[in-house]
Amino acid sequence: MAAMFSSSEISKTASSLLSAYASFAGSMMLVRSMANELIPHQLRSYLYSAFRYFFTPLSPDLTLAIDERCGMSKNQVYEAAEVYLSTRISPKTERLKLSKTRKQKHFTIGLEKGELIVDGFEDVRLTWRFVCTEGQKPHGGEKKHFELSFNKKHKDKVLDFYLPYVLHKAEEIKKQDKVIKLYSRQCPFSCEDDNERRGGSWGSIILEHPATFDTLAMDPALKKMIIDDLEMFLRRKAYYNKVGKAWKRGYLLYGPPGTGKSSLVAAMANYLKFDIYDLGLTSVRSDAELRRTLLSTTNRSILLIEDIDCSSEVLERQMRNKNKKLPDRTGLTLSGILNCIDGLWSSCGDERIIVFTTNYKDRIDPALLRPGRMDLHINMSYCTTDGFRLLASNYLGISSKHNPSFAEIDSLLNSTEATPAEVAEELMKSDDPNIALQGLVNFLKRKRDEADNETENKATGCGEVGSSVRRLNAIVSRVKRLKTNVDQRKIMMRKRK
Ligand SMILES: Nc1ncnc2c1ncn2[C@@H]1O[C@H](COP(=O)(O)OP(=O)(O)OP(=O)(O)O)[C@@H](O)[C@H]1O
Ligand SMILES: [Mg+2]
Repeated sequence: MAAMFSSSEISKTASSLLSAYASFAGSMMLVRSMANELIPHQLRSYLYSAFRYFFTPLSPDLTLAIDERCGMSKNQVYEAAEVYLSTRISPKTERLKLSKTRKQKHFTIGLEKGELIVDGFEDVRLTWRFVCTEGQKPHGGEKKHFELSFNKKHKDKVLDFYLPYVLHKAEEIKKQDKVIKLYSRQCPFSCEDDNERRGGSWGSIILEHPATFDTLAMDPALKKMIIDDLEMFLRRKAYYNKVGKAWKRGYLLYGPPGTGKSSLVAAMANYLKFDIYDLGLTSVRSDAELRRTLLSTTNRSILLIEDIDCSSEVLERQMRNKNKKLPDRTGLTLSGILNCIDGLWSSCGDERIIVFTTNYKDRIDPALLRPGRMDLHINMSYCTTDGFRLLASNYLGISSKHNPSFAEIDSLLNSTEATPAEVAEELMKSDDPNIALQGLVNFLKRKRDEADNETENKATGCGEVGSSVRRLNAIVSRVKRLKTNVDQRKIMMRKRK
């Protein structure tokens, strides 16, 4: 047949075919671009997926997409998968993420984007894939999810047995190698961007705070009471359920700077193995943001709001400035925030502790002090003689036995207000216990003299009555301190009996 055509005819036919194809392709492009203009984006993607559905052969597999978040909260299955899969690395996996901090016992292994892990459960073969995609505007950021694929006939087994098994295993693994995390919304080491933080998520670092109840210098009876309270709280899941109360506990820690409020929170976290969410209220710009932020905290955690007296002022000022132009100001107020926390707290999450700290209990919004709001008010006081003994043993490894300085320091501590932070600082100044103790004696004497001078200076400016009142006040405050010590001793002695 080919011999019946001359070569010029063949080339003519070929070129006319080519030009016909070119005009077809051109018109297809035109149709496509018209379709792009005329058909809305959502309808177009629906049509594309419908085409894909009809022209792709039916697969025997089912794939479950497990997103990082469920709405505003974290997806428990996603979190469990992350932990569980780190122990299921198969020989086929090509890229992994590896990290370890000083406090961790083992390496943390995570999947890289697109990597696969094959797992087995009884007779079911399961494939996990880690997927990262660009998030949608305006918040952007990465959207992460796992895809879990298996044969459709095993759907019930996977949902009823395999996934609960993954959740359970993840809990076990987390308990074994629990590293306590400190979450913050202004965390300088966080990899999350500002947009994500605004959306309510937290950056975290590993909490390396060494404070424990053993290293805390505070009234021993008070310390024991706090530990007992925490333990009772942990034991009482069924009780909280029975009485219809949310399984939560609130503490207000108050006392001067350097008396160990933040150290106590770290000690609580280390004791309970709970993460800390450090919520700077000044970084929250609206009720909605606060709600998102609180909803993205996890169970078995401490929500910490430091310097609550200052937060309230700053918040109000911030909102006043922001809403200057509005005649009717509806800003964030502390009581509004507390109501929001109360509301959310009674409706979601378990095993949560909330801690407020303040240097000035008397400046706090009365809403916070309302009965029933905080379960315990804990006074972190100046260094007592018991506190000093604990610090001396921790910092210098010495006890009061055969050490004449102890009696002098005891008497100075009973008449001077020194914080545990100040005492600790003095004790750290030398490795030689005698030099360090002498340094502390000198420091306490200086403090006592300064306080006496100040009282006298104030008194000289007033009349005779004023001066006597001030002297009397100084004596009363010293007697009060002595009484606190005697009370503590009585409690201890009663306990010993
Ligand atoms: N009760 C304490 N026992 C042992 N060490 C303490 C105690 N209080 C303070 N310190 C030491 O002083 C440092 C500062 O204490 P911390 O930050 O806990 O005080 P704070 O009460 O939270 O102060 P602020 O009100 O300024 O936040 C601690 O890191 C610790 O070394
Ligand atoms: Mg503090």
